[in-house]
Amino acid sequence: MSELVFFTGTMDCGKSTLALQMDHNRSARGRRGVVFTRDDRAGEGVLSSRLGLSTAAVEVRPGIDVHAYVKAAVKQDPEIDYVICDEAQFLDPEQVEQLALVVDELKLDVFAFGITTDFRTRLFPGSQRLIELADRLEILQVETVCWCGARATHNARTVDGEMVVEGEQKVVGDVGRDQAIGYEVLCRTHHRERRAQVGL
Ligand SMILES: Nc1ncnc2c1ncn2[C@@H]1O[C@H](COP(=O)(O)OP(=O)(O)O)[C@@H](O)[C@H]1O
Ligand SMILES: Cc1cn([C@H]2C[C@H](O)[C@@H](COP(=O)(O)O)O2)c(=O)[nH]c1=O
Repeated sequence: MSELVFFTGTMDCGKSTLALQMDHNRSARGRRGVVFTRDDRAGEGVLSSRLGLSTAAVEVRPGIDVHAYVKAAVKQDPEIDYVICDEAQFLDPEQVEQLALVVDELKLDVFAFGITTDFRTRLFPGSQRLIELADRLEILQVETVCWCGARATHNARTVDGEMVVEGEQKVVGDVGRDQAIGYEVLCRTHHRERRAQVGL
């Protein structure tokens, strides 16, 4: 039975690494898949992990019909039997619905990877639709850790080193403070208290 699975966790918990591993393990056994991403830090058309691995991917630009794309790909190559989509929080809700249609109509497994909430603790529209539609949610096993030692559950944004709670929902970036806009994972308490590490 094919399914839509949403693998989620904070930033930096290993989602892209797992996506690359799942693609590798399947393709090593001769299975074929379509790999999608949207606005990876490493640039367009690439799925990258902080461990240094990366693979070519189809960039899901706004408005692209991912179901139509996969249907055409399967027509060309009927051996395709899975779809991977990284940075799925950035998908349009309609594109998530199209991924569900890939499962239901084309009978392929779809593995989506992404964060659920933004720096304000609000759901990304794409993640909301995934939570609504996925057959299964998988929280990644590798825990990220707040500066206090507790499990990190939330993503914070820093601007010039200071934690902020207002701004555009989407700003592509990395964890760390050596950039104008950076991110840090925190436990809920320290996110609520707006105590990123720099504020100690
Ligand atoms: N130098 C390192 N040594 C060991 N593990 C590392 C190192 N750098 C990064 N990692 C691992 O990579 C993870 C981030 O992987 P990545 O797939 O890029 O995360 P995500 O896609 O969830 O943001 C970190 O949580 C950590 O486990
Ligand atoms: C919290 C938050 C994150 N983002 C961006 C920053 C990164 O480009 C991605 C997350 O990538 P990762 O592989 O999970 O580290 O999302 C954003 O645009 N807005 C936010 O609030």
